[in-house]
Amino acid sequence: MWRSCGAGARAAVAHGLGRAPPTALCSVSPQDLAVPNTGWSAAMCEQFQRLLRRAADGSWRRIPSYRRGLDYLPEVVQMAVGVVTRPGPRLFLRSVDEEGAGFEYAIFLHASGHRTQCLCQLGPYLEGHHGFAHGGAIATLIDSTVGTCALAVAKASVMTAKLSISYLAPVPVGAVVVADSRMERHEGRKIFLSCHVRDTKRDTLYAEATALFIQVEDTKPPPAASL
Ligand SMILES: CCCCC/C=C\C/C=C\C/C=C\C/C=C\CCCC(=O)SCCNC(=O)CCNC(=O)[C@H](O)C(C)(C)COP(=O)(O)OP(=O)(O)OC[C@H]1O[C@@H](n2cnc3c(N)ncnc32)[C@H](O)[C@@H]1OP(=O)(O)O
Repeated sequence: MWRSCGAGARAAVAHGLGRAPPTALCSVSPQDLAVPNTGWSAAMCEQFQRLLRRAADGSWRRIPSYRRGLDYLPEVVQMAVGVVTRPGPRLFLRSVDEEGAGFEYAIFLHASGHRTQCLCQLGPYLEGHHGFAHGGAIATLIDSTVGTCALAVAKASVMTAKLSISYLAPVPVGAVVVADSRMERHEGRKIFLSCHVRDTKRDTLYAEATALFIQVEDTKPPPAASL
């Protein structure tokens, strides 16, 4: 079903945008997963290349993406919590190992630090109704896109306090969508954001959302969370 991307995309990432995280974060460099793999469709690869080209002038930046939370956004997270010695939490969106089966995505951060765009391909394990993505998967995509934006705004840990989504059109499984999020207001610890999920041609608005994130102290795992 999926066509793999050419070597060009990998090379573009390897030479510049796919920055390795600071070595202080872990003993073995985690693998950056926000790059093309064999599960990416031709449409996903094409849009990724387009966003990389747009990022070339510095107005946007691709955010490296790993399987564990604290390996993420190394600059931003390290600013917030200092050098990290323990492994971060597993990230829900990266929990499916099979390439192309779950969420395939790359998030781009605008130079303002107040806007994120997530290019995402929703794989067959995310099916709800026959042939369409589960609403919870769309919510996860939105939460992560606005959450990353809130994290960049706060430069500290944040938690979703409120997420309101209007589902306007079903998203076909395998579709490539763009979730576009921006900060609307920042009041003390409260960060208000909006998000729109569209197809890559911007013909269809699949969902729109508003969210409230609250800046918190670095979250500690509860005692039972040792699995
Ligand atoms: C997002 C990044 C997470 C960080 C991870 C780090 C590294 C990983 C990096 C990157 C990963 C990439 C992307 C992120 C991916 C996914 C994001 C997932 C995020 C989540 O999946 S997260 C889980 C779901 N989330 C919860 O599990 C929250 C449960 N909840 C609580 O833990 C508390 O409830 C909390 C902390 C929210 C607030 O508690 P609190 O004690 O700190 O603050 P307090 O209650 O005093 O409220 C202060 C002011 O906010 C107002 N306020 C509060 N809640 C409100 C509401 N619901 N509606 C309207 N206003 C509200 C109050 O009215 C007051 O307003 P005012 O100051 O004006 O009076």
